[in-house]
Amino acid sequence: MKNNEWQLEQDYLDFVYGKLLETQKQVISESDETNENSKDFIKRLSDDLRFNNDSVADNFESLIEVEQKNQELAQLNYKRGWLERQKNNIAQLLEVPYFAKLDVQYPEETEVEQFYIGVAGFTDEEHEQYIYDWRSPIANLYYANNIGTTSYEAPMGEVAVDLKNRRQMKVERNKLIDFFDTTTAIEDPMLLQVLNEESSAKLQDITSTIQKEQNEIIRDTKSDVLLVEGIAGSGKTSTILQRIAFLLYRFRDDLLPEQVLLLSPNPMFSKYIEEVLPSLGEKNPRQMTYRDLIKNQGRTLNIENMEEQLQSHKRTNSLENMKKIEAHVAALSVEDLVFKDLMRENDVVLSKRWMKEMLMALPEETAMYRKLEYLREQLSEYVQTYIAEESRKPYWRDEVQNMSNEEYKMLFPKGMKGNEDDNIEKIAFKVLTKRFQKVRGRINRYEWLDVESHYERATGEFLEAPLSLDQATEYAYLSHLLLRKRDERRVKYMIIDEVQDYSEAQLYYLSQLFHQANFTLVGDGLQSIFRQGTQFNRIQEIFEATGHNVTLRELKKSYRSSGPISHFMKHLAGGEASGIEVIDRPGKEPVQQGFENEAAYIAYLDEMVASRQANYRQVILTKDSEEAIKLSRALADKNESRLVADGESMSFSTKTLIMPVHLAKGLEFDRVIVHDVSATHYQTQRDLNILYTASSRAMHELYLPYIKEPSTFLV
Ligand SMILES: Nc1ncnc2c1ncn2[C@@H]1O[C@H](COP(=O)(O)OP(=O)(O)OP(=O)(O)O)[C@@H](O)[C@H]1O
Repeated sequence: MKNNEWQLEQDYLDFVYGKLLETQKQVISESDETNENSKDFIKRLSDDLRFNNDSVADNFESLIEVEQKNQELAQLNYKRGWLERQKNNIAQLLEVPYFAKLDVQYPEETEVEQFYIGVAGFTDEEHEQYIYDWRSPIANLYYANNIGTTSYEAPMGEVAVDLKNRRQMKVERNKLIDFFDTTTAIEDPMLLQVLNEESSAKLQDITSTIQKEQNEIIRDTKSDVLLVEGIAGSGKTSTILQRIAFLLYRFRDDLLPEQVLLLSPNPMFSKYIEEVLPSLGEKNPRQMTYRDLIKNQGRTLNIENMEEQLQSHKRTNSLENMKKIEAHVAALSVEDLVFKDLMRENDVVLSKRWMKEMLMALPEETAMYRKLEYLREQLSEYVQTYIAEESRKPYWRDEVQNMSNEEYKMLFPKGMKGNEDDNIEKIAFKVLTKRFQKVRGRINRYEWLDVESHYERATGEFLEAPLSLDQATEYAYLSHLLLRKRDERRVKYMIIDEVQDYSEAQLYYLSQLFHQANFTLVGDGLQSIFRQGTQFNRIQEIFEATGHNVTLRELKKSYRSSGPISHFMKHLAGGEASGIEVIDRPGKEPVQQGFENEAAYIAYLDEMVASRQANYRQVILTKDSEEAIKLSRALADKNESRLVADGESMSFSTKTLIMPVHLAKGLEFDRVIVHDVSATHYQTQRDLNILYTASSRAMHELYLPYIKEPSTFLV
């Protein structure tokens, strides 16, 4: 039976593969032709578009012509973009044409229809569809994994069907490697195959083996806020990346990658995930760390770094300061505003008093941020007028004549038309504009408003550098309420990984700043290693209080770690009560080994470093950077290991990495060694979270060596 089926599948694969090759040829030739046409078009453009200055009527005609040319160019560009996309899709499909097949019986039809699912869709010239995109409505049947009577949501509504068979397929180019039929909804042989592979330096897409619970998160288009609590390795990061690809496909007409903002835990992480979306034919979204976001918001603030944050006991009382800031801004009148004189070197350009008087003239009910915006415009205008008037004054004749050649050249590198006398005003204008450049910068950055003083008045606290991340957040919030400077309405989807590490103030700030955006928040309470973190029920409350509807989801299986490592993680998480489900993949038991003293322990680590197999990714994880630096110095062979003590210095080296756990967040390795899991070193709840986070980076092997007594978390 399988033989016959095998032949049928292989025949179909040959057929589709042939179609792909044929279409590839056509697309390439069409694309070459379009590129040539574009080049010609642009060449001709400059000749065609010489403005005719003879009469108004001619001018008008020229404008119409420009408009026509613009449209033609836009069409050409659109076509080029489309063909480029086609080319990429086909190239991808030629590697793996599809990975699944669905046999679907529609109610009123006699024949069973077959749908092949791949990383992209494929239709030939005659509009015959051979492969369906994994994000298309029908593909949901594959992921939802309900055999028999079921349904899927199509643009015209719910479609009831009978899913006769769901076939997972392993295909490489035009070769059928294997296939598995699922008649019950539980087995997943493809998944087990994939999970036994070795780790790679970059996260891979999971398109062909997305699990049901993950699929529900990926395809959710109903919730304002999707809050996902998932254990380590349960695919949270993979899921949000697949979700981004899904959203870009589903809303392709009005969602651009730059309207999606992904907040990532550390600078390293961006590199780790950078290949997933391109492998799905999508562009990466905007990506930054929370720290970068805050830095972009206000003036250049000196904020504590990640290491300082880890050690920091500076914390503000939940949302108290944020509320005080809101109350302060709400009650603010023009009299209360604190300004600074606008200075140029030691001269006052415009005084605080002038500023206040300008605002007094405005109707009281005008919103404060509008008043301040108005004032900024007035300041700019004042400076502009001053420069214009000043450059007409007679004293410039002498000044210009006394100018050296060098000064003159700096101002007008290409020289000037006409004689110097006629140009005095122009020269003066340029000199003054240059002199006032910094002042104009200060005006635009609102440096004349004393936000620091307002912060102190609002909260009763002083700003001392480096600011804690929370204080910087409060400051940024105050600036936002006063100035509404940055227009964040562009962001339609806000995706946050490791959400448990954000403080209440930070989450509140994000919920306010991106109020119009849809949020996807994923994290793991057990991996909370910053004191400032927030518990999941509070995260929910914070978003609900700001009027968002929150949908909760859980992911309870680790796809990263082998069975024995997952059992150990479950033990750390509190056993059965944690609800963790272990996929019992065979693997090596975690190794717990004690050493009498430090020297013996270091000798052991040296041995581990020396015995690393080629291509086996290995890491030693410490609690913080200081420990990592110390340990790296203590190891004998400096060539075989590599210290990573801050986010910038990290690169994907093949050596054994030594790094603090906060920088390993989100990453995974074949073999993990947790540094000194002894009783004195691992004792508090936070230590437990660190141990859990570190251990859960391991895919295949986990080592837990300790000096003298083991931590009670081990036994
Ligand atoms: N459905 C799946 N099919 C195949 N592999 C999967 C699947 N889901 C997750 N994985 C794999 O499991 C590993 C962990 O995934 P990921 O990093 O997304 O998890 P995470 O929940 O973000 O982990 P952590 O919280 O520990 O950083 C990755 O190697 C990923 O490819």
